[in-house]
Amino acid sequence: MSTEHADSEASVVAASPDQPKQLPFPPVTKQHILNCSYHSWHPKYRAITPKARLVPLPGAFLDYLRADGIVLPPEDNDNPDWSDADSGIFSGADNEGDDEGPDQDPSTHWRDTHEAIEAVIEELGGKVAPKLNWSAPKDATWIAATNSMECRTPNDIYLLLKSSDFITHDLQHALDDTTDGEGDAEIQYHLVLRKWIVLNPSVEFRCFVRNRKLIAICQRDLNHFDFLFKMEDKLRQTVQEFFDVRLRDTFPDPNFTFDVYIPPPHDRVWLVDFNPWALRTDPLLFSWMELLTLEEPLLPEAEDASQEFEVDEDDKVVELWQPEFRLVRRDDPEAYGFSTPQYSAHKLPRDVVDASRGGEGMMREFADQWKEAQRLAEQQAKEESEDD
Ligand SMILES: Nc1ncnc2c1ncn2[C@@H]1O[C@H](COP(=O)(O)OP(=O)(O)OP(=O)(O)O)[C@@H](O)[C@H]1O
Ligand SMILES: [Mg+2]
Repeated sequence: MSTEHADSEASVVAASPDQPKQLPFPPVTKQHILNCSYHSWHPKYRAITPKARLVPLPGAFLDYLRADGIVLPPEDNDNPDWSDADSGIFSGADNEGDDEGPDQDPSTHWRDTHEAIEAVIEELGGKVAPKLNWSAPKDATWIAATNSMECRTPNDIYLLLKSSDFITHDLQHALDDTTDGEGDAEIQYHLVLRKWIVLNPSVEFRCFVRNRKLIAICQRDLNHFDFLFKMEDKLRQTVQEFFDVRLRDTFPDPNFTFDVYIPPPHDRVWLVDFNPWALRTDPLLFSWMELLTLEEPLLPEAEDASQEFEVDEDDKVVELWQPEFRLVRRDDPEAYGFSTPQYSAHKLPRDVVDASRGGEGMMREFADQWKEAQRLAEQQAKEESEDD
């Protein structure tokens, strides 16, 4: 399957005489992708990460996630919300040929996992934000009753995971476009359950590291927040210190990106995620060409470093260079080309876009099924209330 995407990491950019045709990414290895998987980095950084638990996923559960159609296990308790309590909301796309009808409970094949997930939700206070090794199902929140990633039951989680193209990417294409050959690297899949917190998106930032130097920082949320401009220097310094102390010498690769959350009073940094130094990572307010070619600080020993370093009273070399910190300016959304919808072809890795395009028919069919199921549920509720 991956051959059709084979060239996408070495993305072709608009050819112009003074621009290279390919983005000059260093080789993206399987190990680099694996180093950015939550289960690889979390043990090392758990003290600086919001509370999370990992559930290792067996093959049978992965088969369930990969299968067409959305069949949910029956819910035995009184479901608090919208969801049809006895539901397999949808039967699988084709159940012919096997004996699993729509009423079958898919979780019989992965009962331990289901129960582990239930236990973790409870341990984390009843609400969690799920993700797989690399991706959260941000693109599927439309299907959730909360219109967010907040999950209170295992079924909330399964519905989000099964509806998300980003999750499909983790499952089918995680190692695509790596430079060290096809296949083989074993991925240990994990469901990451993060204790749900009400995050303020204005203070989520993405940070870019090249050659173990923090070269750029930007907002993750693409709205304008006036107050950020007054705090620019403080935030930059806070992130720089966090990077220097916590990440610079401990992350296995010299090039990577990391996401942070810096809630008021803006002096403590929480690590949210790592992402690969690769085209698949959204550069947000930057372009990859900029990030790959932005000037970086010289080492103090370098001959012409005098512009970037000075010696303070204690004879310590002080760095004058600072990472570029980019914020969304007022009235200037076009400046960065994100007036296009989020997760559009401009913002997504190409293979994800391709996959979702290929699946357009399926998505429409799915949406139709969803509408029909809702209509039936409404009708049923109406009939029941009329019976009352
Ligand atoms: N514990 C949490 N509770 C509530 N929301 C959260 C929590 N952790 C993260 N989020 C929200 O979910 C968003 C996505 O999380 P995360 O960065 O892990 O996803 P991702 O798929 O890796 O994203 P990207 O593709 O941009 O790297 C975050 O920007 C944040 O707003
Ligand atoms: Mg990420």
